[in-house]
Amino acid sequence: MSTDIEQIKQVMAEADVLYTEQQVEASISKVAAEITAQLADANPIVFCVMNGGLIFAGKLLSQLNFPLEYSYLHASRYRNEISGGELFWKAKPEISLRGRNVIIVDDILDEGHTLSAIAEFCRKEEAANVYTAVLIDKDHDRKASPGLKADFTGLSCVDRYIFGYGMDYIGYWRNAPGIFAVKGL
Ligand SMILES: O=P(O)(O)OC[C@H]1O[C@H](OP(=O)(O)OP(=O)(O)O)[C@H](O)[C@@H]1O
Ligand SMILES: Nc1nc2[nH]cnc2c(=O)[nH]1
Repeated sequence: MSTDIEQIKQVMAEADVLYTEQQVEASISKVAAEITAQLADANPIVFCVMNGGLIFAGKLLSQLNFPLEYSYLHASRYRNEISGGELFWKAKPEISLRGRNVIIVDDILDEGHTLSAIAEFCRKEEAANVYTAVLIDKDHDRKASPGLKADFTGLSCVDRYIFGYGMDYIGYWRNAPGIFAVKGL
């Protein structure tokens, strides 16, 4: 079935703005400063979690002014749906993680199953340390483990379905310049 583009446009038109582009950019700079303060001498590998992590990782990387390697991995629990299922690996890291400091960069920590599973994978691959960085943390009590947080967090948000800055609404609006909540969700 083809997507109703008019409905996709309507979702954007009716969405609530949670954070403007300016606010998101400021939060990315804050995370970059925190990572720099802690890991500038760590020779890390930074992994972007595709697809959602793309914009955050891209904007973050150019503000990390120290030696690092960059790569990507692709694991998805939502696969363009609005509720999560099993973690499905589409691309595992190709670089050896053994003995390395790893920074996993993703758009959102919602329940946290995705990030926890990826971090666990990196530990099994014998990474020396695994750090996590997310653009936004959703505030609710359904975390994969109680009190689960990323090591570096840009923003937090209410318990609604959000899109923009890499995050999709049924595959659309990852390009939205701000963070928005879908009306009624
Ligand atoms: O904290 P969780 O409840 O596990 O959810 C967070 C994950 O969900 C989204 O990925 P998704 O599986 O939708 O893939 P995508 O990156 O391609 O959008 C998002 O990018 C995170 O990786
Ligand atoms: N786009 C998007 N992806 C998610 N993955 C987990 N929670 C969310 C959310 O609120 N929005």
